[in-house]
Parts: sequence; structure tokens; C-alpha cells
Amino acid sequence: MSSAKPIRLALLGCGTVGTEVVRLLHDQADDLTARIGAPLELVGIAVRRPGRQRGDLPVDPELFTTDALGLIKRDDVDVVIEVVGGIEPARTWLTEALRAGKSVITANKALLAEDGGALHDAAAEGNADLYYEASVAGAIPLLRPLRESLHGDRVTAVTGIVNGTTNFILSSMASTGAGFNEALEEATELGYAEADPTADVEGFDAAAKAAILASLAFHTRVTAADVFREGMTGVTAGDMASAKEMGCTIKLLCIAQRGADSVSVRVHPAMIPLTHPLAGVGDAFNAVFVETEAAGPLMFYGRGAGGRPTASAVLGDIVAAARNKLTGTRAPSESNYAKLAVRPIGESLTRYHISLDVAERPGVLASVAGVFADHEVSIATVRQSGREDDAKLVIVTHSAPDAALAATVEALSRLDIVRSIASVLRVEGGAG
Ligand SMILES: NC(=O)C1=CN([C@@H]2O[C@H](COP(=O)(O)OP(=O)(O)OC[C@H]3O[C@@H](n4cnc5c(N)ncnc54)[C@H](OP(=O)(O)O)[C@@H]3O)[C@@H](O)[C@H]2O)C=CC1
Ligand SMILES: N[C@@H](CC=O)C(=O)O
Repeated sequence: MSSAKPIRLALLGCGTVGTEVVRLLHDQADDLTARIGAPLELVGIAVRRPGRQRGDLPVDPELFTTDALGLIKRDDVDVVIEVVGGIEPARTWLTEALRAGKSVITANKALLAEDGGALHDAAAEGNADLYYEASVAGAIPLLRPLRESLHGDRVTAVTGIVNGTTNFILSSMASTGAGFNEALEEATELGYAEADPTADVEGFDAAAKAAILASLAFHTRVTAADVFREGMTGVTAGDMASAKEMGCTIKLLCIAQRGADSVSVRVHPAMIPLTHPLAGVGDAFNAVFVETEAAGPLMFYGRGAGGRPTASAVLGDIVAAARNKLTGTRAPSESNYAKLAVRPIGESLTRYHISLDVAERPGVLASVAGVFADHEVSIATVRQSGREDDAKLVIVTHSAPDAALAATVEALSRLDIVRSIASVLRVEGGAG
């Protein structure tokens, strides 16, 4: 056993992730002590409802408190672990801890994407560690490679599936034909969804992760407000069927790209070919491609959500922060020297898959094609089906500025021969 003084931990939150952090700290205590060179000691756990049943947690019930700020301020706390979520009071707690020189480990992507700058500034002020590996892609070691291993290279793009809940729903819809509500309910039971699952299904969670990834990859502060966001609630069983007919599937993608002097960051559902490596990423798994100038493409894959996988990432950060405490060193600080501008979605080159319900009469195709030509959007494929009074057109475009594609859809909706725009999806990776 180590005779070194223990590193003392305060845990804020003991829900899906927090309970698994407690279990791993307990189950792996001896190994952790050997790896760090000092034991870890949990000195307090802040929760909202201390009397709540938390299974057979291997922890002294006396450690629970509702006074998170009081716990953070205790002199015997070296490291603060936040697995509560939300903007406030988490921001106040974490800035307080960092300014006081306490290491902070957080899984709170919403806060990092909304006001990560304030946390990084507080870390610099307090000469404290700020680690947040669990905030993006659950268990996957992704931020440390971006923050350290790839710092000698230039990242040009980050593309991936970064939300487990929506991947679980879309995979269930595609493979078993499950309905949206049923799949969301199951994802929630399995501990994948956010406290308010609107954050998952409307793309806010993936957009927050996209902002964190783009900030690290491009050395530029990117916030959630900079990210174009479209959720997956508009994806219908009809879209899934249409995707299947074209040899494709639909995934909620995060796409961050670096140009010469700007970046673009977007989150939206996209149709991708079944041959695309992301097409086979099922269940609540995540996968992220990082493209760099020297290393070329790199792919990261693993469990993107769930208590135990996420706790694994938190534990890795605890070990790093504890080692730094012992050696008197610090985590790499924020690197935002590039300060690149963020380009709006309208300037990004994208491709659309558009399904139209149209009148069945001569000249329809010519009128529709004319709208595309007017907006300088070229058509890749057209499929026509239906009978009198029930005709459908499915058009896939070549790539064009997103603003031109959006304007084309808007103009199509005003044609009298177009009864309705059944769906519009972006297309990635050679689909169509
Ligand atoms: N679930 C997952 O798969 C992943 C989650 N994350 C992130 O981890 C964080 C936690 O998620 P998760 O464990 O799922 O969330 P849960 O809702 O399961 O747990 C939240 C915990 O925070 C406590 N809490 C809430 N409000 C307060 C408050 N005002 N003061 C003190 N404690 C409070 C709750 O207390 P009580 O138990 O008493 O209600 C609960 O223990 C979030 O930021 C989430 O985005 C990141 C990656 C994956
Ligand atoms: N709700 C999130 C949890 C992990 O970040 C997700 O589903 O990915």
C-alpha cells in the first residue's frame, strides 16, 4: 500500500454516471493507488435528494450532502468531479473550484459548449486542471488525442456520430422498424438520454459536442451558438424506406471542417451509403473520423453513452489530475490561438435528397428541373413514381452551397404543381 497522502475527491452528482464513478473508484481502488502512487479518497457527494435509493452503492451514506458549494470550498478537497449537467449552478461551482486551484473533471458538454471560455479562464487563473474527456463520445478516448497526441499535426476535418441516444433510435428505426417514441423510451431506460431528451433528439447535445471538438481540433473557440443544428425528429419511416431503396441509411452527423481561414460546424441528419464506415455504427455506439494533414484519416469508435462507459472516461481524467497533483504539473491549457472565423451553413457545400408530392400532368418534370437550373443546382438523380393524382419525385442533387439548395426548396414549395415537400435530407459520403 502507498504511504503517500490521499488525493481527496468531491463528487457532484450521483445519477447514471456518478453512481458508476463511485463503483469504479471502489472496485479498482488498489489498482488506482498503484497507478497513481497515492490513494484516492472520496470525501463528499453532492446530490439534490440525499435520501434517494441508489442501489447497493459501496459508499458511506454520511458522505451525501445537498450543499455542493460548501463541499467544493472544503480545504480537504483536491479534485472536483461534476456529473450533474446543465449551465447553472454547475458554472458557478466549477469556476469557484478552478479559481481556488482545485482540479475539475466534468462530463458537462452543455456548459463547456455554452461557456467553456469562462471555465478555461478560471483554470488559468487558479493554475488548475480542467479535464472533460467524458463530455464527448462517452467512453471513447478522443479529446486527449486531439488535445495532446495530434498537437504536432493539422486537423482538417472531424466527422462522426456523437450522440448515442439518436443513434440508438435511428438504428432501431432502420433495422427493426421500431417507432420513434418506443426507441426513445428504451434509450432513456438504458441511461443514454439526457435529463431532457429534447437535447438529444433536437441535436442540441450533438451540437455541444461538435463545438467542443471543433474548438480543440481547430484551436479556435467555437460555441454551441456557432453550430448549425437540425435534430432528427423530422426523419420519418418513409425517409428510412427511401434511404434503403437507394442503398443508404440515415444518421445524425456532426461535421466540422477547416478552410484556409475559417471553419464550419454543423449537426444534422444525413443520408449515407450502406458502404460508408459510419453506416454500420449501431446501437448507442459513436464513431468519429479525424482527418489530418500528416497522419491522414483516423477513426475512433466505442460506446458513446451509458453510465459505466462514461465513468471509464471520468476515471481516466481523475488519474491524470491526481498524478498532476502529486508531481505539481498541469493539464495542457486551452489552445485557441488560431481564432478562425466560423462560416455560416449557407456557405458550406452540401447535397440534398428532396421528396416531392406533385401533380400528375405533362411538364411537371420540366418545371421542377427549371427551378434547380435557376438556382445553379445540378441534379444527380431523379426517381419518379405514382399514379394519377398521387405522383412522387425524389431528387438527389450534386453538391452546391447550402444556401442555394435551401432557396431551391423554398422556390419548389411555391410551384403550383408541387402539392407538398415530403422531406428534405442532406446527403453525405457519396450517397445517391
Ligand atoms: N448518461 C450518459 O450516458 C452521459 C452523460 N453525460 C453527462 O454527464 C452528466 C450527468 O449525466 P447523468 O448521470 O446521466 O445525469 P442524471 O440525471 O442521471 O444524474 C444527475 C445527478 O445530478 C444531481 N443533481 C441534479 N441537480 C442537482 C443540484 N442542483 N445539486 C446537486 N446535485 C444535483 C442529481 O441528484 P439526485 O440523484 O439526488 O436527483 C443526480 O445525482 C450530464 O452533464 C450529462 O450530459 C456525459 C456522457 C454520457
Ligand atoms: N445523451 C447523450 C449521453 C452521452 O453524451 C447521448 O445520448 O450521447
